[in-house]
Amino acid sequence: MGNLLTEQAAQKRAQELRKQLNEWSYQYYVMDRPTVEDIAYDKSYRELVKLEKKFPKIIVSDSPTQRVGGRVLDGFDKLNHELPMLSLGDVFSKQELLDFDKRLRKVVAEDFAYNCELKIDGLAISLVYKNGLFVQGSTRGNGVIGEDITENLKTVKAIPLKLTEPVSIEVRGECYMPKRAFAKLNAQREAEGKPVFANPRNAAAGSLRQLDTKITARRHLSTFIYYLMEPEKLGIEKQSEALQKMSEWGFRINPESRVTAAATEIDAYIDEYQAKRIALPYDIDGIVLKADPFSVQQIVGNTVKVPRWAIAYKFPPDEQETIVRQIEWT
Ligand SMILES: NC(=O)c1c(N)nc(OC2CCCC2)nc1O[C@@H]1CCC[C@@H]1O
Repeated sequence: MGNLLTEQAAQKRAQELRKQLNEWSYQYYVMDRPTVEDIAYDKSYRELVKLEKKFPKIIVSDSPTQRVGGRVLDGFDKLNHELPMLSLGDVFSKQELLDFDKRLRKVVAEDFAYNCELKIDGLAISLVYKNGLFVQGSTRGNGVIGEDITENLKTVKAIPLKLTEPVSIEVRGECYMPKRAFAKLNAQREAEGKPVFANPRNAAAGSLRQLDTKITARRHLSTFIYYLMEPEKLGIEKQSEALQKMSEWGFRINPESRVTAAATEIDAYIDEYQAKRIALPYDIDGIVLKADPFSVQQIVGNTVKVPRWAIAYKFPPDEQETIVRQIEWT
């Protein structure tokens, strides 16, 4: 096409390429469903890079070319979380879990179900969107003050740069390094005589705190989003509905969540995932129980640090799992 190409034609072609590339990327990184050969992806990607290089004015914030990183930051700005990023109370036995359930039901007259979720062992992050575009990402920090790591989070392919609807929202979730990526990274660092990471959580934290965003982009980080801020403003009434809605907007949501009515179902959920834990492609350190209706969450509210409507049940440390990690994932 050479320089006969007008900027307008380039813009149109770039939009087609971005739509196709973002769809392929969504299937691969959010839905874990590879639909295209790398060669086809790379061919379209290279064409887009050439067009944007020739006509820089056509670049938009949700172009896949904006995910490769490239800046070396000299530090991370601090930022105040408008609403504090809460932590979770922990229990270590099923009996304590039953006590939590009894206590909560004593305060809450109405009957309610729990939303059970796996407790992903990564780094808590916050993502802010304005009119559907990703504008800011940060770490939890101490819950009130976090670090602005927007540039690094843009390189995480599971984080959408543009949502399917032009909503202005904040969501929170866990950024983590899959076990396979962790094993490969440590093998590579060992070969280079560099210190290895103790576990995927530390590897994810180290990768997100990289000042060179190109390094972050190579670390194969992913996310599970589990928290929608102020859902009542959107007429969403339950945690399970919020997860569904965030999935429709394009976020990567953990598929193992389950609404359970009775305590016995919670037992079954715990046993099921304690058994499945080793085979999951990501680290979990327990399960999280949340009152599903937001009306119930409103009744009991939060302490300064943790919600009164949720609890984390931590699995007993499983030394057998560490041995398996060495074998299975190298
Ligand atoms: N790690 C998790 O998978 C997880 C989860 N699935 N759900 C929550 O809900 C909390 C967040 C604020 C109120 C309830 N928290 C999680 O992790 C927390 C975040 C900060 C400390 C824990 O890691």
